Amino acid sequence: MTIAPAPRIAVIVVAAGSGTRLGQEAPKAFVGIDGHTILRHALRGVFEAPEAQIVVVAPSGREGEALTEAREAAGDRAGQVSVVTGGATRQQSVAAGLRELWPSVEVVLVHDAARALTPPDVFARVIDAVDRTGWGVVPGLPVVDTIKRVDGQQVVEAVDRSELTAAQTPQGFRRDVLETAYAVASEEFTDDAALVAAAGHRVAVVQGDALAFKITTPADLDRARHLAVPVPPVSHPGAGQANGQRVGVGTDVHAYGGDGALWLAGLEWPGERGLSGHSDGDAVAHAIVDALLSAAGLGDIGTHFGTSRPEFAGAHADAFLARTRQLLGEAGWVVANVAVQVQSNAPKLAPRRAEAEAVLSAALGGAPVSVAATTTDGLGFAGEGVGVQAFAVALIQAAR
Ligand SMILES: Nc1ccn([C@@H]2O[C@H](COP(=O)(O)OP(=O)(O)OP(=O)(O)O)[C@@H](O)[C@H]2O)c(=O)n1
Ligand SMILES: C[C@](O)(CO)[C@H](O)COP(=O)(O)O
Repeated sequence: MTIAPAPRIAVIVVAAGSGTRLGQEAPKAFVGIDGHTILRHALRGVFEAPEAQIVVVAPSGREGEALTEAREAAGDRAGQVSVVTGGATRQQSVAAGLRELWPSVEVVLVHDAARALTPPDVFARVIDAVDRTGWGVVPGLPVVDTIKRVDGQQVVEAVDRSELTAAQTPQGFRRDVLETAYAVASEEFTDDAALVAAAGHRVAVVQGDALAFKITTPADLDRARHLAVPVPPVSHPGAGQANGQRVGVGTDVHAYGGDGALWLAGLEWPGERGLSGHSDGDAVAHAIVDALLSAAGLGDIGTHFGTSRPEFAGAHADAFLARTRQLLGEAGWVVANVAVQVQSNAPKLAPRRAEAEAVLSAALGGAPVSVAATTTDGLGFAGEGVGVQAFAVALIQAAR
């Protein structure tokens, strides 16, 4: 059995930021581009680059998800991957990654997961320049805007942009240079090149790439969604998604006995017995929520709408479905269609089927929803009129 040589190179992928400027609920690394996260796209480029130890620095509490993403990207190189917990600042996160390096590592690249579309040749250029010069190395792009120095709202002078470069990542360093620079750092820097230069080391610039832009704002995410190349399906059978689609399943049961009229399939049914529950008890809506979350791998209704969420107490289908659609959107998915069947003795759904389908579809941004109903011929709790159960299947597809 041949044992792979211990890697000379390491790439620290910093992915522990909160993504404040992106403004989404999930930490930025776990926001979806096309059904795959920003982190997964970043790791695609990292693993297409020259072979290295890969250290992913993840937000506290999200290490497991990061490891799953990293192992999926790594394929048969999963043994070269580790995940550590990041810190309050990017610099602290890099320091956490440095502590994870293997003894064999001589060259260290530090890369923003937020630069998710960085082509592998940028990594190669940075590594080559570190090897040739021994300096720190930054990929950069010419500045195309006129840059002005300001004092508040007042422009004080123009800056000669020919003397500037827009620094990107991965930034590369000899390991001893980076570690000694971090050991003496007494202030926060926005990138590692500045920290290394402050410690007295020289830094070179090599050609960056327009695709290595940092996903910082919602406009950057839109741009990435138009530019991203689909992540190839993982090698092991049954994993990944066929051409960017996934299916999910959901069920829900509610007993009669709730206050007020019945709410079911997004409609109010005056004169019918209400269903009990934290919300309005609409089993049809909740089964759809579970089917959508199941398809996207985002847990289930309890993950996002549990009784600890008072804003959903008494809430109706539209609130649940709109929020679920938003969660899928943040993860890079759009709803293709939903089918749901309810099993109950009442109400007679057929006369209002079209109305129910319209309400549910509207809450899902117009995605088709088909609603069916059946009795259980008197069998079980549904047949005995104790409660209602619903079964839903959802198809989602990667947002483009
Ligand atoms: N404490 C931090 C802060 C940032 N980063 C990482 O550093 C890279 C560049 O940071 P930035 O784009 O600013 O990400 P965020 O800090 O998440 O964004 P924001 O400033 O909008 O919150 C990102 O890949 C981010 O995940 C990190 O690992 N740990
Ligand atoms: C490291 C970096 O991407 C180089 O341009 C940039 O400094 C990160 O800045 P941020 O404010 O942490 O996004």
